Amino acid sequence: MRYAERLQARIETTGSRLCVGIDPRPGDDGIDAVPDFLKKLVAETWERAAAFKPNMAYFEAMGLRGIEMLGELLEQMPDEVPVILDAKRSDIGETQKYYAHSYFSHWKVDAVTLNPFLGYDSIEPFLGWEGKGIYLLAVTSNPGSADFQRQSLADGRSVFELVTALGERSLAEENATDVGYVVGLTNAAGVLAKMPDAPLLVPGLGAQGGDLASLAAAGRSAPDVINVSRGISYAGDDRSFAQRAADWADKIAAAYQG
Ligand SMILES: O=c1ccn([C@@H]2O[C@H](COP(=O)(O)O)[C@@H](O)[C@H]2O)c(=O)[nH]1
Repeated sequence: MRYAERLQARIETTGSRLCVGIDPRPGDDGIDAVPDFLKKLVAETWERAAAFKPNMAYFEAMGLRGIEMLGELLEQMPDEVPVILDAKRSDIGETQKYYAHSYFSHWKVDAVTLNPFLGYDSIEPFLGWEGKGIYLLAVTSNPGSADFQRQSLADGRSVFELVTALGERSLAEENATDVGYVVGLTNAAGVLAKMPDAPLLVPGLGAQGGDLASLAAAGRSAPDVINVSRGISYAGDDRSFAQRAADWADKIAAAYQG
């Protein structure tokens, strides 16, 4: 089964487009408390999760033990839930071959995020993998997305449309890997209408203050997932992870239903 089909099936089974972001920040209890935090987060949220998204940065920041924890986490993930590794890799094609091999052969992940700035040959090593997906950064959720991504070209297109053109090119070559895009909810206005019918990974809801109304208005039919990380793990209220995830999943579903 292709990655996008699997994700679509998961969205239909759960009625949820929530992607649960996994960004552990060791607090006063230190790194040793992280494995239990991760177990609890996954156990309490998986039933409402369309996908999980661990971000490499938070695991790398804990040193080699953090990398081990990510490996253990990926092994323990429920098989039903696709896992998107937020790695944002970017390098020359020769080196990308090794990243692709690492994530898709050794790490138990279904999709990874890539920075497309180095061009088509930098994403090619990720394209021949049956059942796998990549998400290219198109319009990120930070203010700096205005510096390059949302600039206009002389032909009237925006720079992020050069990114979607890479994905279209991969379709023409009938690759086994599905190509989707990252679109930050905070910067989605005027962007969604230009995005192809491909899976979107949409961060920016919750702590970053993105508004679901723009997605609802876009009337998209692709298997898009909306990420919430701090809004579930570190919301600072007395609700459980399960309650917060259910609340976000319901809000997202309501927005999609209009
Ligand atoms: O444009 C982007 C791309 C990736 N992210 C990542 O998503 C989560 C968001 O976390 P919150 O706590 O829900 O704000 C985090 O891992 C980011 O690195 C993004 O925010 N924007």
